[in-house]
Amino acid sequence: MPSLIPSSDQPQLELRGIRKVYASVVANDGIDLVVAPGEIQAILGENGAGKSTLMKIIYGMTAPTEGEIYWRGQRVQMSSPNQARALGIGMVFQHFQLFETLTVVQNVALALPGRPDLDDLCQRIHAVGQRYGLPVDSKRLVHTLSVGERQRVEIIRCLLQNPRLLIMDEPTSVLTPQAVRKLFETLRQLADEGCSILYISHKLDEVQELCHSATILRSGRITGHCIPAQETPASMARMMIGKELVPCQRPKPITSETSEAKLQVQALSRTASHPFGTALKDISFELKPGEILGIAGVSGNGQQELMFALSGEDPLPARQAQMIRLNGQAVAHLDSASRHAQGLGFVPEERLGRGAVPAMSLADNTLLTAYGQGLLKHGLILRNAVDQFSQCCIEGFRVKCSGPQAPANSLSGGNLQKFIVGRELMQKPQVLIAAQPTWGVDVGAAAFIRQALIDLRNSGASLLVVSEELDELFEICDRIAVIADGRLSPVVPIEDTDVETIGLWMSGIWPHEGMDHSPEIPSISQPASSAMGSEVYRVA
Ligand SMILES: Nc1ncnc2c1ncn2[C@@H]1O[C@H](COP(=O)(O)OP(=O)(O)OP(=O)(O)O)[C@@H](O)[C@H]1O
Repeated sequence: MPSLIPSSDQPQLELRGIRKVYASVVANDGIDLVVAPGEIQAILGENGAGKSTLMKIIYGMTAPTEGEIYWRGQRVQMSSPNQARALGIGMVFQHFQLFETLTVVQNVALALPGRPDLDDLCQRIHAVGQRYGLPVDSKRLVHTLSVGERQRVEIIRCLLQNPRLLIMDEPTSVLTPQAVRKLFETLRQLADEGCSILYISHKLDEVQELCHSATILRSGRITGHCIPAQETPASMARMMIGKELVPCQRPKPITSETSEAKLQVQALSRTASHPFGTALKDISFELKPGEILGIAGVSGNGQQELMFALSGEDPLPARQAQMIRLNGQAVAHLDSASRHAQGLGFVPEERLGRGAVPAMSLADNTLLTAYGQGLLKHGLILRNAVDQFSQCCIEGFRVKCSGPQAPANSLSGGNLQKFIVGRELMQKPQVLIAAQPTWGVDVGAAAFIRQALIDLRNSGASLLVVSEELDELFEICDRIAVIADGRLSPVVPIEDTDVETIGLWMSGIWPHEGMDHSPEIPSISQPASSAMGSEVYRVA
């Protein structure tokens, strides 16, 4: 249980009457908030409740329409992130703020005052990474990093600024359980040293474990406060969404051994496309109709490469076309549009940039993948049909936004995720590949998306779900496998395994073919790839 909030007369931060109005939305309305030194305070709320907007106001990225900010007793106009950083405020963003064409060390240098010596900075990055269990290679270009690795860079960049207030907007959404544990140790240590932490998360068990206090937002207003240690995740969820959560209903598998696989992957191998990528090694599995196969693993172990190979973003040479078969047809050499035309849907892990074009409206983003749903005629766009499709998606998936013309980047993270998942599900793909489908989505909406995935499976479709959330995989999948260092473990029925076993497999240790699934092995060889806070080994 988190220790008591250290008492102090003077708050570290105080907000009075903060209001933020966008063209069509009141994102924050009359927010009063007090954060004590050393306090870890959670900010809870549904997608679109106004959490990120409030944090951006504190960090000087967004100007409030009304209201006052006091920093250690002094009124301040927070006019830019530079000013916030100079005061000692650091922020880890939900949507990473990194320059993809620069290296890790260059990105970190940009956030520090003056012109730090890059060699010296590499050493400091290494030291912080070692100390807090966040290993990262400073010389790598950011675009070659997985989402989990980018998140490490964000966290390290903040820690190097020695913050007095740390704002963390869903910092653990793509971290492994071990990395989360390490991070929490770090955060508790920082709090003990007097650093205050504002912590946004939809993972209520983590909030309960870490936070001294919690403030609940609904529709831009504060609707309550609680002490998470005195609550349960279910009671906090109720406070957030105003009703009870309904658990997912997953009927027994409807697939049979004799049904023909919809997706077959046979001995898929691929060299890494860049020096820091992961090569795919002899991956084989198949997806039957009416089943969900989950792939667990530590981010950066080949998930991205596998997704690119399966979706068609990174097609293989024609002579290897047979490595991936969709409905019996060899497709490994085809691009994503051709695979899409054959019934493949794809929800990528990066919602901004890959899942949606940020500056385009939701309607135009609909067209990117749903053009085959009667939205075009003789090559011309049927605008009414596009708007209707988008509106159905907005209503069906409870996306909070001003309508089909809202730019994708004006939606809160969770709402955009619901839109992207909804757009793909509405097309009723025969095979759906989804990476981190509930990343950043609130508990109510996550349950809704999981049920929608199960419903698609019940209709006879085949789903491949790649997620770092083991609980999620165990809730929705029929079978599960692990990817580590570009290799795939045996695929096992979900009822024949458990979280501990899969957790162990995630470190690259699993039984050989023909053995039972109890991993008594291991004779461990060299480290296979860096994982969060622990080495990954593979079986010799
Ligand atoms: N730049 C913007 N332009 C217009 N509306 C915006 C903009 N940024 C945020 N909003 C709107 O303000 C509201 C609050 O969004 P915010 O991102 O603060 O929510 P959130 O609680 O952080 O949600 P999530 O949990 O999904 O990240 C939403 O309705 C969102 O669509």
